[in-house]
Amino acid sequence: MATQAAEVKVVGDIRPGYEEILTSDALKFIAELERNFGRRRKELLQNRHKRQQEFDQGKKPDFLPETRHIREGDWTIAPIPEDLKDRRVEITGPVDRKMIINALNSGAKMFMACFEDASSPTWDNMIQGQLNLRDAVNGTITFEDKGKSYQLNDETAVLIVRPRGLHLEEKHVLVDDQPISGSLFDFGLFFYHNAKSLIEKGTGPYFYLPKLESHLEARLWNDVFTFAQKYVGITQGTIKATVLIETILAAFEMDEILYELKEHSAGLNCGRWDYIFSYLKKFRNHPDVILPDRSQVTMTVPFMRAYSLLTIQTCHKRKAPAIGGMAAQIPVKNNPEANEAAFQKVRADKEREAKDGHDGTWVAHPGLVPVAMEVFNKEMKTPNQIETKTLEDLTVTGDDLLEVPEGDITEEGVRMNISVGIQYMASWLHGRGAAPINNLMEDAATAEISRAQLWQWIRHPKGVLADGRKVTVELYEQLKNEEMEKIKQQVGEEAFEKGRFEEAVELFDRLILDDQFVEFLTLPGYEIL
Ligand SMILES: CC(=O)SCCNC(=O)CCNC(=O)[C@H](O)C(C)(C)COP(=O)(O)OP(=O)(O)OC[C@H]1O[C@@H](n2cnc3c(N)ncnc32)[C@H](O)[C@@H]1OP(=O)(O)O
Ligand SMILES: O=CC(=O)O
Ligand SMILES: [Mg+2]
Repeated sequence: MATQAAEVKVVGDIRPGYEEILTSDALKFIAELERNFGRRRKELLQNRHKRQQEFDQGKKPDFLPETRHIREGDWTIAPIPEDLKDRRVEITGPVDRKMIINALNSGAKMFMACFEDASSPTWDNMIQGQLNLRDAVNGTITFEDKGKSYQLNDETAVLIVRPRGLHLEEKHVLVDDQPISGSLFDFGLFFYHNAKSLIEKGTGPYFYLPKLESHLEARLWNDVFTFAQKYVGITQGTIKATVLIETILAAFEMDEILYELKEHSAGLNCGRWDYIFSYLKKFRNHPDVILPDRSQVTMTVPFMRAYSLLTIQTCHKRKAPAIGGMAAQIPVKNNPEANEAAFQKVRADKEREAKDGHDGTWVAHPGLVPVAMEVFNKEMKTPNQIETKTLEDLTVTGDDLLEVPEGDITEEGVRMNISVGIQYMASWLHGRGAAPINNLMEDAATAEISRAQLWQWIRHPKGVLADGRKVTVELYEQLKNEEMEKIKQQVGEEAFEKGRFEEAVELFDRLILDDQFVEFLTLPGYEIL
């Protein structure tokens, strides 16, 4: 059904309740956002493209000479609100109704509700997500499932919302006949419906900003915030945003990103999975850059360690929180030994983060909140470590950020990337953007690594297995057929047929076999979602 509002056309189905989100006033606001900022978003995407062309010709990123004065200047971000001072454990998850309640009740300090990596952006997921969040903010959210009733506890986590990245569009809403930006759509609707209620409740409109590649993109977001606050009549600086440093290019512009957002900043976060993906993507045509098996690219390899320490140092110099990232392990059901091993991995990851100086961390599952909480309570006796872990003696150079890690590519690693990547794509096409696969949390960012590695290993002269075999299209095809057969056996013929696996394979093949590297798997995915 097509709905015509004053300045914007909704071409997605309007199910009962959707009209409460897609009100004419809210649509007018998001149309204003698109009209004011849509063109700049597209220009910034063009900039990404131009920079990629330079990297394809062998260039490497460096700290920007034109912003040296910002890096060397003496400034800090605006004071952070009381309820963002202690962020020791943040749970993340999709905007699913039950999970929102579970996450808010989980005992974590913060809940990042995700329209990005953890969500498959079907129209229904996006609008239901907005309805769910509105009900969560109002404290009225409830849910019934299998005889179990869900409602909010008296004490809940502070809500932070992650809108979609700048590259994504929402094709079900057209402004001047063009799809609206997914970022502006998610941000705009959440902000419009909830900013004032959040402020009345003593918190605020808080956001995570994903996949930024430059401080100019942070400037765009800052201008969006300034515009939005003026539009609804709330004090400038009420919005607070934490930027994910999850692209290799953003790592070279951390000071500048904080500076651009300084009235609205709530610090930075190490989005490790997209960061690895970005490293692969940006240098995909560099013959000296290659990554070993995904499982070997941990937070302790030099380039990842350099990046997380630099994030802490940069943030603390600017009095900003530096939040850690996501260990992929989740609880293992019916296997206490494997479960303990998973918990131990998460514990070690959180210990390293807390000891290094992060002010908080992410967990993917309520079962891991106590693990991370225990570690941070032990290692961090103050609400954050901004004043205590300044890492003044640390020096991280551009070369440190770019250092190619050592390690092996194995047949097991190739198989894992194929199997997990295709299973994830099938899940995503089914509308589930985060999935437990082989006892690990998989989402859009982890799947991006899997497909980017396969693309790279096939084309890179050093894409050679530890046993000497070159990774080729033929090897990919052979292992893919074997892995698909295994999945068919596991899930059964019928579930396989219904599971959109064939479309997932088709999509995955396109990502691997096309010489033109696809920028984000969600772009061709969205065409068939
Ligand atoms: C790279 C990045 O961007 S990381 C951030 C983005 N990714 C994410 O946020 C992923 C977050 N995690 C998840 O989505 C989930 O944990 C999954 C999909 C990996 C596994 O979910 P499930 O299969 O439901 O796990 P499981 O069966 O163990 O869940 C047990 C209970 O915990 C709940 N649960 C699990 N994970 C979460 C979560 N992250 N938030 C809230 N509740 C959760 C389930 O809803 C379930 O509740 P119930 O007992 O009331 O039915
Ligand atoms: O968004 C987080 C990441 O690791 O990617
Ligand atoms: Mg990410």
